[in-house]
Amino acid sequence: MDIDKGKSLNTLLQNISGTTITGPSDVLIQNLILDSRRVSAGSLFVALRGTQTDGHQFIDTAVNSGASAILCEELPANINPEVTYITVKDSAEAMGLIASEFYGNPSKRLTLVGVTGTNGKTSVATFLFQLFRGLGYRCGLLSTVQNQVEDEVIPSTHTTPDSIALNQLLALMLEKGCSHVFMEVSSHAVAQHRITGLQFAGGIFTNITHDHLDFHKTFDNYIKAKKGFFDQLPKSAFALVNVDDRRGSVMVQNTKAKIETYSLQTMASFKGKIISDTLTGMHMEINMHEVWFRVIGRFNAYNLLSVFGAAVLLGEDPEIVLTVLSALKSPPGRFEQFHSADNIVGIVDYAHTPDALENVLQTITHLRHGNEKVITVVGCGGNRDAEKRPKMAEIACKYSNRVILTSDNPRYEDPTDILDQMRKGVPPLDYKKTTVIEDRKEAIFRAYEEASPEDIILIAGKGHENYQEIKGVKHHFDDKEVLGQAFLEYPKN
Ligand SMILES: CC(=O)N[C@H]1[C@@H](OP(=O)(O)OP(=O)(O)OC[C@H]2O[C@@H](n3ccc(=O)[nH]c3=O)[C@H](O)[C@@H]2O)O[C@H](CO)[C@@H](O)[C@@H]1O[C@H](C)C(=O)N[C@@H](C)C(=O)N[C@H](CCC(=O)O)C(=O)O
Ligand SMILES: Nc1ncnc2c1ncn2[C@@H]1O[C@H](COP(=O)(O)OP(=O)(O)OP(=O)(O)O)[C@@H](O)[C@H]1O
Ligand SMILES: N[C@H](CCC[C@H](N)C(=O)O)C(=O)O
Ligand SMILES: [Mg+2]
Repeated sequence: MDIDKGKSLNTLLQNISGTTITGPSDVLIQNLILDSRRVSAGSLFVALRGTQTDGHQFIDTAVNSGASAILCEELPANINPEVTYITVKDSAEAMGLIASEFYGNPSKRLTLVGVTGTNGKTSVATFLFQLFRGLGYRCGLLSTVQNQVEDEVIPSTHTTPDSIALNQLLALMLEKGCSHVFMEVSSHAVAQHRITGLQFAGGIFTNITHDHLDFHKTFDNYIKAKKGFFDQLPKSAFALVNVDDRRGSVMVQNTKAKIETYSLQTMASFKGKIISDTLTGMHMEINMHEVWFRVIGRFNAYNLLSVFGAAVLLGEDPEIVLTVLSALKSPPGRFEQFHSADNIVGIVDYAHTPDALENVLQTITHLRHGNEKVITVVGCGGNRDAEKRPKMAEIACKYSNRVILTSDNPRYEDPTDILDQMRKGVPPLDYKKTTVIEDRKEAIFRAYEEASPEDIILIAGKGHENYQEIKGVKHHFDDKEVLGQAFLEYPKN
């Protein structure tokens, strides 16, 4: 791959049908750019129709900044004869194909596995990454928490990067000798063609429940977006689905890939059973093998089962896979446990959907063995699906002795509006046990003040995040750090 000298436009367009070219076609492209503010001499600027604005409005700005070519759906009013305009039906789709080509089609030379589903993507992708490194492979990871090339951490801005950043990262992973890459595939990424042009060795479906209706509008569209990932898998790939989720079979209805299943409830290619689950570990039976895991919770039993299945489908030895898996720890902010000196348990978890919150609280309920109280601190993000707000408050009340509703990332919304919407979900009988404390730090401190030895505090929604996003500014905030401060500043003897 020799991107430094650029790539010819004709090469980049070779797999794209239905293009109309206006202007010279023997152009050398130096870089692919989505944002007119980042265009430089030799750029191919891609005009995308976004949710806030239309990239077509910035074509002239891109040309003035030196763009050699423009990929668009509609020609602008002013045509510069020195610039090449490529018109296509869908810029995002074409961009996916062009980005793969520009970076030398890295996905074709890697074993690339994608994970989709409402919850569990980061967990499954991270477990796969840790497992395959444990098996001796050089690996890459693309996830919400961080991107990683072996030990090198590259901060991530999205769950799934845009197709240009994505192919650039894959090319880097290949250059650094990686053979396997595990990535999350968000529904936004499928709908916006961020993964178009990638060649996957396998796809995993975890589950689908309520989320992101702000973007997809209907649950049907959300299902279709996730299904789109499996529709585009090649025949050589596997499609591994959780058949305990009732949408599991829909996902693979039209896939060309080899369908494989996993389940805790019914017959499946990979069948698991939980024998015991405690705060210190989980004992399972998987395809007739007994195994102890350090990670706990029924939702993680699903995650581990899918990871086991994917590894076996990639040709790994089942017993060796289970040995490595049994030593793995949860990814950051996923059911992470902390113990205070006075024996209070704090759990920091990224549950930010009704389903995730319910799973985590059910796991906690199941792990309780006496009269300990469960105190839940939870909020909902701004500028995201509002329908989940009352539902999450209701679920928190259902499984907790005490609920403190607080702020998450308000973004551009007023946190008190978000909290009012959450409060609507609190059943009247639970008013007494529910308090609203907008300041998240104060809320966490209050939870600790009220806790007695053995009690469990769940802090949900932000997991690994080390910021709180307020009006476009990310202020440092870390649930784990604040919990640690509370543990130290108010020791109970
Ligand atoms: C809703 C959504 O997916 N938004 C993404 C989208 O932005 P957008 O549609 O709002 O873009 P826009 O602001 O309308 O601009 C349209 C186009 O004009 C261009 N532009 C704009 C201004 C200008 O001066 N010049 C210019 O060229 C922009 O670069 C863009 O290409 O395209 C941008 C560029 O790729 C993304 O950064 C942006 O992600 C935003 C930041 C975001 O928050 N996305 C979230 C919702 C997201 O994608 N989440 C999923 C995870 C969900 C999950 O948990 O499952 C993810 O994969 O991360
Ligand atoms: N398989 C699962 N089923 C249901 N809930 C899960 C599962 N795995 C994890 N969870 C819960 O969902 C939360 C988020 O998990 P994870 O980060 O793995 O999901 P994700 O799909 O990557 O989320 P995002 O959409 O934000 O990227 C966890 O903190 C846990 O509460
Ligand atoms: N990937 C999810 C993360 C939500 C995390 C939560 N803390 C919030 O800010 O809503 C999203 O962007 O919708
Ligand atoms: Mg994730």
